[in-house]
Amino acid sequence: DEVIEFNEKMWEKCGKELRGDSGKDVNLVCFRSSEYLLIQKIEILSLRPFIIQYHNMVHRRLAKRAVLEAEALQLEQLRISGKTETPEKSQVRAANGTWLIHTKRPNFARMFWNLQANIRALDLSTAEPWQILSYNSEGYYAPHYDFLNPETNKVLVESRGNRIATVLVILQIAKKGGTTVFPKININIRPKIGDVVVWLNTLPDGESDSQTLHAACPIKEGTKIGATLWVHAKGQEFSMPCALDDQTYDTKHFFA
Ligand SMILES: O=C(O)CCC(=O)C(=O)O
Ligand SMILES: [Fe+2]
Repeated sequence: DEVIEFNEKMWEKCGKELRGDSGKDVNLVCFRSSEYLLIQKIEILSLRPFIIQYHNMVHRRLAKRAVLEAEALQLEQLRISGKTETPEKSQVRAANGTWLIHTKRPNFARMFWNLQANIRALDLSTAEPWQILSYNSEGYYAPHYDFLNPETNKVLVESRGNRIATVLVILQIAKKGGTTVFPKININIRPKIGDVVVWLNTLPDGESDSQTLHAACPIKEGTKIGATLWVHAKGQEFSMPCALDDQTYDTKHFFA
C-alpha cells in the first residue's frame, strides 16, 4: 500500500479511454459458466502484468444491496497518509472507507461466495478483509502499489506472503471521473456496476511488479464505491502455478 512517485502528470491519463492489450493482440474472451448458465464476458486488459475485467460478474441488484450495507457501516475518513496536513491535499487517498470481514454482512458474504465460485485461480479466504472505499466528488486514490513492503510488514508477509492479487468490485460508479488508471502501461478502465477487475501485483519469484502502479482517478461528479480484496500469495500455489517460462503465471484458472 505504498505510495510513491506522486505527480500531477499521472492524472493526465484519467480523461482518456485506454484499453491496454485488449483489442490488439488479445481478443475478448467469452465463456458460458456451467454453474449459473450465464454468459460471462471476460476481457483481458494486459498480459504482463496480468489484468482481467469480468463484466457483470456481480448482479446489479446484489451490488446495490451491498452499497446499502456499506452505507450502514461507519465509513471513517480514510487518509492513511499523514504526509500532508490538510485532507484536501492528501497525497494518498481522499475517500471514506472501512474494513469488513468477508462474510460478516449477508450481501457482502453472497458477493464473496459468488466471486470465489467464479474466480478459481484464487483462494479468496487468504485475502485481507473487504476494504470498502467510497469516493465523493474530488475524491481519489493516488498512484500506488498494492504489494506490501516486506520490511515494514514483516509478520504479515512472512506468514501469508505478499499481496499477489487485487480483486476490485465496482459497486457504484461516478457520473464523471473515477476511472482506475495504470499510468505506466497506459490502461484506464471505466468499469460498470458489478464489474470485477483483478490484477496480479507480484511476479512468480515473489518480487513486486513495478508496472502495476495504479490509482483511482479524481471523481468529477457523483460517488464511486468499490470493494477490494487483497489476496495473499500463500494458498495460490496449485490454482495459479508459475508458467514453464518462470516469468509469468499460468493463468488458465482465471477462465475456467
Ligand atoms: O478504486 C479504485 O479504482 C482503485 C482501488 C485500489 O487501488 C485498491 O483498492 O487497491
Ligand atoms: Fe490499489
